[in-house]
Amino acid sequence: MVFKVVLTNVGGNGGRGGDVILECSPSVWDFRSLQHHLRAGKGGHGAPKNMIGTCGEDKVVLVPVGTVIHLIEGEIPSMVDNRSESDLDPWERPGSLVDDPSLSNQQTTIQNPSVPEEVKSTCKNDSSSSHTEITSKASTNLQHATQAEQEGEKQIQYNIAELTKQGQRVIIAYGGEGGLGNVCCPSVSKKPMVMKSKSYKNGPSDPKLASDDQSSLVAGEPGSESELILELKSIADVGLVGMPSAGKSTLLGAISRAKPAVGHYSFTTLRPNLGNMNFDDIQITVADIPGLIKGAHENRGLGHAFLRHIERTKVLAYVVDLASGLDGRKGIKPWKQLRDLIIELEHHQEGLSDRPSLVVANKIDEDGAEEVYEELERRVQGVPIYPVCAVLEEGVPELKVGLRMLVNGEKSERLSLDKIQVD
Ligand SMILES: Nc1nc2c(ncn2[C@@H]2O[C@H](COP(=O)(O)OP(=O)(O)OP(=O)(O)O)[C@@H](O)[C@H]2O)c(=O)[nH]1
Ligand SMILES: [Mg+2]
Repeated sequence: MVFKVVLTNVGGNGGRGGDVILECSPSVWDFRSLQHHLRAGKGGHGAPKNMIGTCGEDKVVLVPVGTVIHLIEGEIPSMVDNRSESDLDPWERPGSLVDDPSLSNQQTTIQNPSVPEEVKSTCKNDSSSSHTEITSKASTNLQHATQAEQEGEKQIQYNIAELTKQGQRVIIAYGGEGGLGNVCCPSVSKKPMVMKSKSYKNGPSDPKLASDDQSSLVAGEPGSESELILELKSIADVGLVGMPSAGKSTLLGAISRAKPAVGHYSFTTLRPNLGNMNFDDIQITVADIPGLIKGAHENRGLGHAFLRHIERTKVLAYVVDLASGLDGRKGIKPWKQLRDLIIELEHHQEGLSDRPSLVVANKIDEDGAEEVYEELERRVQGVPIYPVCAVLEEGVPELKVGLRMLVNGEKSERLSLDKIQVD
C-alpha cells in the first residue's frame, strides 16, 4: 500500500520540536502503526494540525524488521543507535538465512548513513506492493503527494538503511526550533507560521530570520524536510500455504536442500522454514509456512502468527492433500481446502490472496488420488495445478519451472473464490 502524509515537526512555545524516529521492532508487521501515529500525532503547541510529535518530545514509531529506507529528496536521515542487540530469531532477520545474490542486488543498503550510497533506481508507486511513502513537506505536501501519485514514479537518490535488528533507530525528521512562546509576546497571533524548506538540525535558527518575523518567535519553526520511501523487504519469493499435514515441509525438502522436520501429525512446523531453489541464473527463496486451519484469522491454531508470514511472500503455492477425505477417511476435500485457505487469507488481510499463485496437488501416489486430482482440475479454474508426490519427488521438476515463471512474472494467475466450485 502506498500512502503519503505530511511529516513536519514544528517547534512549539519555548521548546524545540521533537525528532521523528523509526525504530525496528519484531512485534510490528507492517506500517500500520506509522499511519496510526501520523493520524493521531499532535504538533508542538501552536503547530499546524496533522503534525507528528509534541514539543520537545521525540516521536518514536515502530516499523517491522526488514524495513528499507530510501531517500527521494531532502536531508539524509541518520542512524541513532541500536538500543538492544538482542538476538532475533533468524526468520525475523531478512537475508540471514538466505544467501541470495539476486536479493542483495535489488536492495543495496548501507548501515552508515553518513556515507550514503547514491542510486539511480526508480521506484514505482505500485499499490499492490507494501510500500509506504512519507512526504514531509511543510506546506504543500498533499498537493505534492497527489502530483507524485499521478506521475507514478520517483527517483530514489540514496538507499539510506535497512533495519534488520531489534532496536535499530533512524531519525527521519528533525524537530524545528522552538519559538519563545505566547507568554513572551501575548499580542501576537497564535496562528502558526509555516516556513520554506530549511533544516534546523545543526543548531539554533538564524537569529536575523527569527527577528524578521515576530510570529516565528511565538510559534516555533518547522523541522527538517525529507521525502522517503519505506519498503518492506520480502522474506521469501514463494510461500507454501496449506492445511496441516498437506506435505508442505516434505515438499520444501524436495524442491530445495532444506531439511525441515516432517511428521504425520498436524502442526509439525511451528516456525517457517526457508529453502532455496537454485537455477542456473536465479535463486528462488521458498518459505514453508506452518499449517492453517479454518478460523486461523481468529487466531485458531496460532493463525495470526502464521498468516503474518504470508504477507511477506511474493508468490503463493497452495499445497493440498489429495488423499484427505479419501476412502471414508476424515479430512477436507482439496477444493474445500483451497476455499478455506483463501477465506482465511482474505479475512486476515484483504487482498492477501491476490498474488501470483499455483496449486500443488500433493500425495498423488495415494490410492484414489488420481481421480481426486481430475475432479480438482474440473472444480478449480484459472491457476495451474501440479500433481506431485513430494515424498518420491515426482512432479517436482515441473513444479519448479512453474514457480520460476510466477516469480519471474512470466505468468501471474491468481486463485480466487469465484474460480473454485465447491458444491
Ligand atoms: N503418501 C504421501 N505422503 C506424504 C507426501 N508428502 C508428505 N507426506 C506425508 O504427510 C505427512 C505430513 O507431512 P509434512 O510435510 O510434515 O506436512 P506439513 O504440511 O508440513 O504439516 P504441518 O507442518 O503440520 O503443517 C507426513 O507423514 C509425510 O510423510 C506424499 O507425497 N505422499
Ligand atoms: Mg510442516
